Amino acid sequence: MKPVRHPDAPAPGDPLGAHYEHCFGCGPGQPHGLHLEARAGEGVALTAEFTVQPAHQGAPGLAHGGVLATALDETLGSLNWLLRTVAVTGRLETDYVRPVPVGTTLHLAAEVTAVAGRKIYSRAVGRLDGPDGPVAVRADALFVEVKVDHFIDHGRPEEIQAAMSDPDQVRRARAFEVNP
Ligand SMILES: CCCCCCCC(=O)SCCNC(=O)CCNC(=O)[C@H](O)C(C)(C)COP(=O)(O)OP(=O)(O)OC[C@H]1O[C@@H](n2cnc3c(N)ncnc32)[C@H](O)[C@@H]1OP(=O)(O)O
Repeated sequence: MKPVRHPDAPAPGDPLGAHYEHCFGCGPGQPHGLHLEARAGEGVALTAEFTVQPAHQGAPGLAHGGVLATALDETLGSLNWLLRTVAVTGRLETDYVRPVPVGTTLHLAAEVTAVAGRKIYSRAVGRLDGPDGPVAVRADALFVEVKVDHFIDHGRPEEIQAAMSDPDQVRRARAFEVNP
């Protein structure tokens, strides 16, 4: 089925912001995290940027492949915000096309391609030097819709308790609404 953008999804161009302070992908409270910043696009699509820091190296001066997969995962996961569906990554298939040097800003673009029951199919691409630059990484993913209980049942109680007792109502909801 064709994906449907939720009527309450952020407007095209709006920043999505971090969904959880301590998220390794987007949280401002993670000193070595990716600090990825995503913006809503048209339809069920978005763009994101991530600048590779020295803490993200694999080989000298180059981004670690797992970190690049994280950037793709985070970008793809952010799409669920446009569907307003709570979902987790079930499958992530990554193509590494070009090495990504430290200091580079990776320009990511992602879209949901189909929804079938609880399954959300999506793809993403990451480019160097700008939104139209050469392709460095690509991914296809399957996210699976879950209930909020997924996090409450499986997450470590300390963090679950802390997130649930956050006095900021919006932050409290966001920690569970989009993803872990
Ligand atoms: C802004 C937010 C950004 C966040 C970005 C980061 C996102 C993440 O990293 S999430 C964390 C990583 N992911 C996880 O921890 C998930 C761990 N896995 C699980 O909890 C479960 O396996 C889960 C929820 C994915 C599926 O389990 P369950 O709910 O029992 O569903 P299940 O019945 O097995 O599968 C549902 C459907 O998905 C399919 N499916 C599930 N996993 C896969 C897979 N790996 N490959 C292909 N299909 C799959 C099943 O075949 C089934 O299809 P159908 O409905 O056609 O029979």
